[in-house]
Amino acid sequence: MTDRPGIDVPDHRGRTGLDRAGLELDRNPGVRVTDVEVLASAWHVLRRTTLEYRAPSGAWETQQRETYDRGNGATVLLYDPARRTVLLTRQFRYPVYVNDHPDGMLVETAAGLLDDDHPEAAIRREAAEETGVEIGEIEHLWDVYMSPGSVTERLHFYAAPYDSTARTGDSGGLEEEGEHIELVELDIEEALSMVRSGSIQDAKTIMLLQWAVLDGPFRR
Ligand SMILES: Nc1nc2c(ncn2[C@@H]2O[C@H](COP(=O)(O)OP(=O)(O)O[C@H]3O[C@H](CO)[C@@H](O)[C@H](O)[C@@H]3O)[C@@H](O)[C@H]2O)c(=O)[nH]1
Ligand SMILES: [Mg+2]
Repeated sequence: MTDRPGIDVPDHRGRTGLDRAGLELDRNPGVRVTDVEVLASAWHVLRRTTLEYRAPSGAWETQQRETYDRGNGATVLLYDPARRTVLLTRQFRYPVYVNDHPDGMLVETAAGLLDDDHPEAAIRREAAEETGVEIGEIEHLWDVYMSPGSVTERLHFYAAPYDSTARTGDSGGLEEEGEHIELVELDIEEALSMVRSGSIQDAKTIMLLQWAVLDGPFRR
């Protein structure tokens, strides 16, 4: 048998056993995972899983589901309560460009993948890398699934005040990873009007801006 990277031998990220994820699941007595195939393992992992699902009638049916596993992520709304501003990022996102966005330049809250860190540690790191802000006090909001039909990712949401006078520059990101991030500081009302007009089209960002006026620092 040939050595298959990510399955029998480490892939470029040191991963093995990618074809076993899910076989151990026993929390739901109405679900039995019977087979896992790795369809692609490159930057992230695409799997096809075969499972038996007990339908409401009691009959067991076979289903196949593809999942895209990119690990989990975290995001933070940075807000300045005194100036009533939020600090967002703007960067090129190819997946949205290929799906009808005019230029792929998306306005988003700072966010990143956990890379094995605790979510709060990860978002402190990402906020510093992407915006130059060193977060002090931080509030945890929720941990939610953003695309539950196909993407496994759970996104951890936070909010934190920032001091707009202490910012270090107008751009961020890791150049070596091809990340080029512009900073966009907006009045909260302007940010909300950009949601209404469709200039902000990122789900996590919309959720956090609406939280800020419903339940957060700019509660009305
Ligand atoms: N070579 C290569 N690099 C990639 C690939 N995909 C992503 N990258 C690089 O890896 C970086 C990952 O940056 P992070 O800041 O850790 O993640 P993110 O892309 O900002 O993701 C965050 O936002 C997403 C969109 O809202 C979230 O889905 C995700 O959970 C996370 O919060 C990207 O900016 C990009 O440079 C790929 O397929 N190939
Ligand atoms: Mg990011």
